[in-house]
Amino acid sequence: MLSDKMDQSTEMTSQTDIDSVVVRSAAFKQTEDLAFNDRHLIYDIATKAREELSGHFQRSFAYFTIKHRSPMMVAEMVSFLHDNEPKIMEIFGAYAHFDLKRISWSLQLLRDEIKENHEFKVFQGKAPDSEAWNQFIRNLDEDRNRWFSSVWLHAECYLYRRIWAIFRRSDTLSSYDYFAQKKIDATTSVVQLMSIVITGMRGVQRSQENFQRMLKLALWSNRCDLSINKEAPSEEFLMLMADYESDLLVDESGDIWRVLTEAWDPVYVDIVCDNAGFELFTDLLLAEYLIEAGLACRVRFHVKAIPWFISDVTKQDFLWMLNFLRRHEIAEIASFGRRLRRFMRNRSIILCETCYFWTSPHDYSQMKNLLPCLYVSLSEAALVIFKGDLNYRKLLGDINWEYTSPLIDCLRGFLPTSVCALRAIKSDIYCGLPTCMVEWLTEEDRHWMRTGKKGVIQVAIMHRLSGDALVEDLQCKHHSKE
Ligand SMILES: O=P(O)(O)OC[C@H]1O[C@](O)(CO)[C@@H](O)[C@@H]1O
Repeated sequence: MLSDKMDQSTEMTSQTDIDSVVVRSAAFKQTEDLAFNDRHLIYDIATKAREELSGHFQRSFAYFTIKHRSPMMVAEMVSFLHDNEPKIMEIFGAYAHFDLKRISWSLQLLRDEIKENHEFKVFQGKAPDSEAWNQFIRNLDEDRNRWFSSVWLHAECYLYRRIWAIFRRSDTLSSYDYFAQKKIDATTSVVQLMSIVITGMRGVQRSQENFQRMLKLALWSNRCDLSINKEAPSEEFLMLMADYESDLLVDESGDIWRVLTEAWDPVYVDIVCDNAGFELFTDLLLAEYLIEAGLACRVRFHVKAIPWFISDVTKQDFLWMLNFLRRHEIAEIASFGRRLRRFMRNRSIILCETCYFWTSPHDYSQMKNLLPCLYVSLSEAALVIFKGDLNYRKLLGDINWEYTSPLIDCLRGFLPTSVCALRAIKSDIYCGLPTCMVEWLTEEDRHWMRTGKKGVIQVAIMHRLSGDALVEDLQCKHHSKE
């Protein structure tokens, strides 16, 4: 009995000891964090109005990402490489073992650089985009060239470019897409859903209602990326779309229908892709619909030049998806794949040449100056559809606009043609929302903007006459430079 009591009291004492150690170490961590924030000018405030998002504002998703999400993503990569080493060596040979060791070590150093808020370094080596990146880094102001003090967009793009540089330097793994397996798994896990969606959407006639439905499918598929929402979409996706209506904060799909039906022939639509997997599948479905319904005679896809934000589509992913669909054992999927191949062959669908602008740190308002040929090429389309959260941030220049500001103002001159955004909201940056909406949503859920649950379909319309003049003007400028 006595010994029982003694055991209990020892247990209680040791539990109290543990609690007090936990409290002390939490307090120590907090003091350390405060000192770090002090040293690196990180302020305990929300992002200021009309300023660029940055880790420098502690009460922002940018800070949370740089402090937690990005280092965690790098750490997850290291364990992925470790777990998959035998498989990687099988494909790339035994020497890959040494490359993997060096790569993991470099990734850990990169993680430390983020955590310690180091300065951005220029890139060594001669990749096609190195010079442009280095020029960009050298031109950054001193208070804008570190992880927490830079514009968030710059820091996040720089992170993925650094990861690519680490692999590129290796002998055996320079062309290895370290995110490919995740993208493939994400695709194969939704095969049943793909087949349901193809059957559900097959042969839908040209009508405004069907077009808007297709657009919404392409929007909600943006909920599925591998950085925020790792879960596969439900097989009831098509049915659930009716419930998603209340999550659609702005729906300008009717205006987009008018842009296309009033456009002059030949009508091109460009899609600036976001994620591979289910999202790419729905983008291809939208392309098929646009062509078959006679709303466009050509759909051009823009993809990333390097592995990007985990699940973004590269050329390799795009081609992989086409083969995967065409060779699939489920008849509906295979015949969709064959239709896509026909469209690729007769150039109704085009995969645009790899362009490093999409993986540069620049926002889209800079395209006209930095890459006028891309701007001019987009202007040939009646509509450019930008998919996803990151594209949205690049459209808005990662600026914390007043959330009621019209999209067209936030584009700051980027209007090669009518610009449409299909975005599931995954970060704290918005425009074109009704008054009071952000306050209401925040009252309900403080972090609603990080979940990808809410979405917008927005468009900034370019009225063609002035647009043609602009394109001519740009073409003249471009030629006179040559
Ligand atoms: O795939 P999307 O829609 O661009 O969204 C993913 C991205 O959204 C963000 O969480 C916020 O913009 C990025 O950090 C993230 O990688």
